[in-house]
Amino acid sequence: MTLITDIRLRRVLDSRGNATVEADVHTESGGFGRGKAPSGASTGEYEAIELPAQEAIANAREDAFPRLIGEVHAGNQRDVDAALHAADGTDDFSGIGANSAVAISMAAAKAGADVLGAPLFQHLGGTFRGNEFPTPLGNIVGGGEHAADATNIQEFLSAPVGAPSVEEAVFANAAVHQEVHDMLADRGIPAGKGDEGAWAPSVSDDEAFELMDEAVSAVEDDVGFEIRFGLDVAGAELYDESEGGYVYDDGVKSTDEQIDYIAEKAQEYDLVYVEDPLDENDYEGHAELTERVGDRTLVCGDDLFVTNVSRLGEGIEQDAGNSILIKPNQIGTLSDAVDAIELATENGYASVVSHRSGETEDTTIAHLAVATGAQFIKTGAVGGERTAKLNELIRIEDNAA
Ligand SMILES: C=C(OP(=O)(O)O)C(=O)O
Ligand SMILES: [Mg+2]
Repeated sequence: MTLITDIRLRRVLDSRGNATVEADVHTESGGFGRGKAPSGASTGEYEAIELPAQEAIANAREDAFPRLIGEVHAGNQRDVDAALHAADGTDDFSGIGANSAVAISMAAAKAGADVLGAPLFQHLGGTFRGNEFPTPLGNIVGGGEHAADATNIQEFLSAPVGAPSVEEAVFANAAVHQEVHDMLADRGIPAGKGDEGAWAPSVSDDEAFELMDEAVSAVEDDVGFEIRFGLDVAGAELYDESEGGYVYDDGVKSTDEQIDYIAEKAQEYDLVYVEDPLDENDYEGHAELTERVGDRTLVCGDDLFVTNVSRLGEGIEQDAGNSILIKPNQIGTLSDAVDAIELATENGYASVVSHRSGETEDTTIAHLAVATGAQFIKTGAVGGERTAKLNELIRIEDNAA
């Protein structure tokens, strides 16, 4: 029933106006699924390779179609993803492009769900999923690679950890976003938005910490449940070996100073979450910081682990971090992403399913987070390509009620 009978690949726009890959998968019994690849700006050195969209499409047509069309059932995700690996023939998807691979992988999953008549999260995670929901991390203020002339730290993230429902959590993050807008307006600080819809004012990192602290407290008072906040430092983007460490507007911090700085901020603001606090090659530094703050703070590896089981395995061995960011396009297929989540779960690491800075209206990650029982999802606070996922989470929750 779910035998793949046709695949179409096309170039479509992402949220930055760049070309990305869209895949349509059709099955024998009329099932249909569509997936779109997202794209990073602060990409990790060890990520799967995204090819220019047209090249990824041409290569996948030539190499992947013969292994998929008439050969593989969309309902069997492992077979689909194994065929993509076999067609690619490399260990980083540089053959057909991780963008073609992830678009086809997600489209096939949706086609499989369509034939079953089941929601995607249930097809991926089983019938007992759908009652637990991830806490959304909302990007409120930021800079780094996502906005020029703004903070050095890439993302300041609101985390409504006490919210009684996804719906209330999503609205709390939007309220924090609005609160920061009003605070900036009161102070006469102009602010555009970065790639993920976060405010990108020209303020220091210290000012951004204060803004977040105040905004989160104000909204917490309004909604009556606990909201904490966290960071994506994107440490690899700040790290410059030739400069001797982490390059901030106000100077360079050595690795020891960076660990102290993040540990002090984690304590001062009771941060719930710190992603990529150090360079992507520094397992040892991540381990030291985790030892210092890990009882109250999730130390999450994004560029550090790149959704890759061998890099996560190395981290687990060294006690580096206590959570992993999950970006399907970083590794190329849903099966690989689920493998990383399973390894994390077995070892007590939390999973944070994540968007990319370049996004589309695709909602697969909302379903993946519910399907795998991920503790958090990071998919922005506002903006159409972000609200596509947030609103999908609200729908999944509503349908489960
Ligand atoms: C979402 C992120 O940004 P990008 O997609 O640019 O890697 C991130 O670093 O977590
Ligand atoms: Mg990151």
